[in-house]
Amino acid sequence: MRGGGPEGNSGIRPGTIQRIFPYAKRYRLRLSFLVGASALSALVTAASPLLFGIVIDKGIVPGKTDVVVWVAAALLALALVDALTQYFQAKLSAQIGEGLVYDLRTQVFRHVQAQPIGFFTRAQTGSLVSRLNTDVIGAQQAVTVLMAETVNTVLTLVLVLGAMFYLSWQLSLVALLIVPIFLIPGKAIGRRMQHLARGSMQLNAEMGSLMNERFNVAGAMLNKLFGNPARETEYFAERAGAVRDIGVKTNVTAQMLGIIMGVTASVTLALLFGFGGALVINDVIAVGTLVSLVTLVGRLYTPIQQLSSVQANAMTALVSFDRVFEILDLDPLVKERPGAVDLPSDPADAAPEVHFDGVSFRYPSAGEVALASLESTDHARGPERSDEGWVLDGIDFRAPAGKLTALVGRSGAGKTTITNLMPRFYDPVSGTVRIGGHDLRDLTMQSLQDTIGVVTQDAHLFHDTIRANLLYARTDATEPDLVEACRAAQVWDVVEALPNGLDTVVGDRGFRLSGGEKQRIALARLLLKAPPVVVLDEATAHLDAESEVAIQQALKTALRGRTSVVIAHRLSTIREADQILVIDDGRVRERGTHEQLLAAGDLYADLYYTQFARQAVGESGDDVVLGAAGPAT
Ligand SMILES: Nc1ncnc2c1ncn2[C@@H]1O[C@H](COP(=O)(O)OP(=O)(O)OP(=O)(O)O)[C@@H](O)[C@H]1O
Repeated sequence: MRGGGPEGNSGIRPGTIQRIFPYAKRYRLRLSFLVGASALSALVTAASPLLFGIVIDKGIVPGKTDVVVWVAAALLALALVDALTQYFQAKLSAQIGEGLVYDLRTQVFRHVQAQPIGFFTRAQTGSLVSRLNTDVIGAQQAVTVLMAETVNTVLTLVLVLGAMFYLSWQLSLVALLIVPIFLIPGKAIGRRMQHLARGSMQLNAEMGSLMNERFNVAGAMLNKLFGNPARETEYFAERAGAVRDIGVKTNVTAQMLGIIMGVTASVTLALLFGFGGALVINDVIAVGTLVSLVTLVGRLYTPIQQLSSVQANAMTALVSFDRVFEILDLDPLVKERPGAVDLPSDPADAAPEVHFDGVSFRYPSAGEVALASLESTDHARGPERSDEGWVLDGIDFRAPAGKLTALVGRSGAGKTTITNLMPRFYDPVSGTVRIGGHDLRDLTMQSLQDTIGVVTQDAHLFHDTIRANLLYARTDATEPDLVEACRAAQVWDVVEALPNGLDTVVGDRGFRLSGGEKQRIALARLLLKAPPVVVLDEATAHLDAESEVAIQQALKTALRGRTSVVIAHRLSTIREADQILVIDDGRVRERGTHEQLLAAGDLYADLYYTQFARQAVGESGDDVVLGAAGPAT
């Protein structure tokens, strides 16, 4: 078990406690009221048993009605104060706690969003979501429950013990003999609870991750095609079983303290009545005093129990804080450097040139981009890719302004990796990627995002309306803008025919659009954003002739006047390219136009004759899909 599983390291990193203070500081006024209310409630807890003694010894036994009435009224008043303080304690503690959960969640969300794409390829979504849910709530406990509880506990203990000694030191000593019986096992149980809490969170996150993976549409489909239900269930049952086992251990451990306490309470009561009864008979103390004492001792148990579990609770909460901080401490591999500038817009409104200057790259190792504890645990993490060598090796090319550059090459040659460097999904290990003459690392993330538009093969749409998906690219687009973009992307006819038009819900669980339709919606999204530079991974899917023509027209509109780098799968795109780069084993092996490269008779010609030859048949007619089934693309 890696990353601090139940058998792993359950310690807290140094400095965690100090890091909590700034979060609590924001709520200092409410916290001080909460502490005040807790103190008041401690006072009430210690005061009312004293009144029981008074009403018996000074009222009932001597037969003084007025004393009985006054003490009863005082008890009533105390009950009222108690109710009010409880209400305020609950309210303040909820406000502070929920506020803290909100602060932590938004901070983690912001931070995770800033992580490079490599982080998301490694981290398990389920584990990540669990950090945002469970751990953040655990962390809340540290500040609210613990702070208020500790004040209340300590004060109650001091006041109740004070009152007991004031009444009878002999009986108080008898009662105090029991304290170590709570405290010693409490400490051991606390340590075990901390251990179990971290393990339980980790195991729950793993189980959640598995369900997330198997139950999204793509996962479920894969499961139907290749999965074996019995094997899958067994795999899940293993995880659920681990959650069950640790749940049992946690519950039993938590109950142990209560059991020990119950037994000790009975023993103490027996002792008190035996010893105290003798003192009353011998006139050492009054009967009311014994009643007061028995009640006071009853009120000792809760604070003593709380005190013994304070450490366990604090540790559980600290583990949560620690796990949240662990995420906040992840330094994104790709980030905006201080003093980054916006890409200056071209006065002539021309698209900028993209320049790869001696770019070499290998994918970062797991340890560089993600946390071990956010990855699956019981499979080895697989080879660290970085050890396998370079994926790109001295890539040099210029994608001329406003022109179409097509990337072709065998599968795994490095085409996608090249395009991944343009929006800074990753940074080159050496060399520079420039846009309009500026190193991408000198530009603000926002201006880079505004400059580059990417359409991937399997364009993702959120589970939301088409309108919302389109507006994601440009929030201020008007209805006519949306319609125009859809028309230009050749998808308006499709959208119009949908049950709710632009307001039809699409995405994983929404209306199922075909692959071609989805890519055209993605193109409409790109057109709305209107970036000067476009990165496109053409869909390889075979489309019917009509969709094919529609896609080609949409592409023409989308790429016109833009600097575009396209991983080309279609002959028409390759032919129209101003420059074709043949990528082979992470290098640019050849460059030129279709005719030039064909004439050169090297790799491109090979690819053309072995993989693209099929298209020669279709050249006179509709466009033909290139290399969809073959290894060359
Ligand atoms: N996230 C990643 N982590 C580690 N290695 C990766 C990652 N993505 C790709 N690779 C590796 O980098 C190499 C180049 O992959 P890339 O996806 O760039 O090739 P490609 O030319 O686009 O191939 P295809 O046409 O099949 O998509 C491959 O060996 C691949 O296994």
